[in-house]
Amino acid sequence: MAEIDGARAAALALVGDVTEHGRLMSEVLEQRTRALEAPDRARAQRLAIGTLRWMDRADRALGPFLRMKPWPEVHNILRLAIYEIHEGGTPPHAAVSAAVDLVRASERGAGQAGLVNGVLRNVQRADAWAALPVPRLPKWLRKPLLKTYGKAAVAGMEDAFAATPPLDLSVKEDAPGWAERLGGRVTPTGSVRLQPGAQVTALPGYDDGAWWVQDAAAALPARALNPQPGERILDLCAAPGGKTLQLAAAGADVTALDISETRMARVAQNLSRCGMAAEVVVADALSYAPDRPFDAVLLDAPCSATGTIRRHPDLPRAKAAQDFAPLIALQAALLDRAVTLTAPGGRIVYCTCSLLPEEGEAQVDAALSRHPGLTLDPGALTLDGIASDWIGPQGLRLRPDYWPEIGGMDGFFVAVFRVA
Ligand SMILES: C[S@@+](CC[C@H](N)C(=O)[O-])C[C@H]1O[C@@H](n2cnc3c(N)ncnc32)[C@H](O)[C@@H]1O
Repeated sequence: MAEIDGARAAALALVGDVTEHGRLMSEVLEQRTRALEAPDRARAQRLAIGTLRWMDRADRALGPFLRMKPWPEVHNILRLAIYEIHEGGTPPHAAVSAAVDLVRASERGAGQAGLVNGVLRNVQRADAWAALPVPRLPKWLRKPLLKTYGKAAVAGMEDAFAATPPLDLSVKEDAPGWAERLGGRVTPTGSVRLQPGAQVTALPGYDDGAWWVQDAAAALPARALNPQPGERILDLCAAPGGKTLQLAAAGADVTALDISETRMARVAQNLSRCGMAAEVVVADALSYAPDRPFDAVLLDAPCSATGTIRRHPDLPRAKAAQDFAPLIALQAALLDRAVTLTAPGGRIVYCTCSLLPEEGEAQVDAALSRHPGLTLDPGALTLDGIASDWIGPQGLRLRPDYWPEIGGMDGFFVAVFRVA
């Protein structure tokens, strides 16, 4: 029997973890790729992400040649091979032969090598890939997005989700200088944007902590907070720390809090690499009780992360709408907590990397009705590079279909409150 390619086998296992067991890749990546050398680890991740990103189109390509649904593992072997052939740059004969090896080695598909070989050859002969639609989101997410944003916006989002996103950096200072040094460009909102594929830790400025990786949209909540030198600011859900770094870089006196000790270790590492300081607290925000309130609180609440599907195409395949009800309740409780932790006259920035209005606009409406002392500060959202029609009655709505000509942005929602 042919020797199985470790990276492909790991990619297949990762795809199965997502499609069969509802696991996010971030939860299983380390375990599935531990035994591989670094280049194979990266290849396994690339193959799994590509397969998940293109899965909907692969299923459309397979449809006419499958009389019944294959075993899940066999199905994923077919999807992986189709991705490799059409989008992954693998020569078709190599992808087909790797798929046959995988199926022969699999527990349940051993008798199905002929089927896999035949179906893949039929898909190639049909030559229909380029004419198939851009991968569609699963119904559980597509439906509410259509209702909220309409057909054209969702089509734009799906275009964005099909592309590998650029690499955005937030720099301590001199964005144009860093853009030139790194061969990138400055986005309209002031982030440095590089082509996808750069090895982050090998780039100039990484070791010196001159910048950190942060999507251009994710950089906007801390800008809307407008941190001032010496202000006491609480970053209430801080890990891995992109926004903490922005607040500290502005000279604020930052307390960074998160419930996760492991994720908080990354905040400490990021602060130390960038030569910045913050008080780091591992605690549940809901029971955190400091001696005095803060001038401002940034609440980047845990959420569905549906705005980040460009980077995490596993998410819509692993999750379903009902998974988010506890998070939506937690967001409201965290917002209530933020109100009690903010001094009179202070401000709260509430944000989520979600496209679902339940985690954005609706949370704002509900918070305003629960807290008569809260008001919105829409003026704080008029930042450089922000189009006025991105700002709605409740806050700033950022969408992956914005900036299509320069590589898009993550989906985010940002609101700025004032506390009476
Ligand atoms: C969206 S992430 C924060 C991202 C971060 N602000 C950044 O820019 O890098 C949400 C964070 O909330 C944390 N979290 C969830 N529940 C929490 C709670 N009850 N108290 C404090 N942190 C919590 C999670 O551990 C997670 O790190």
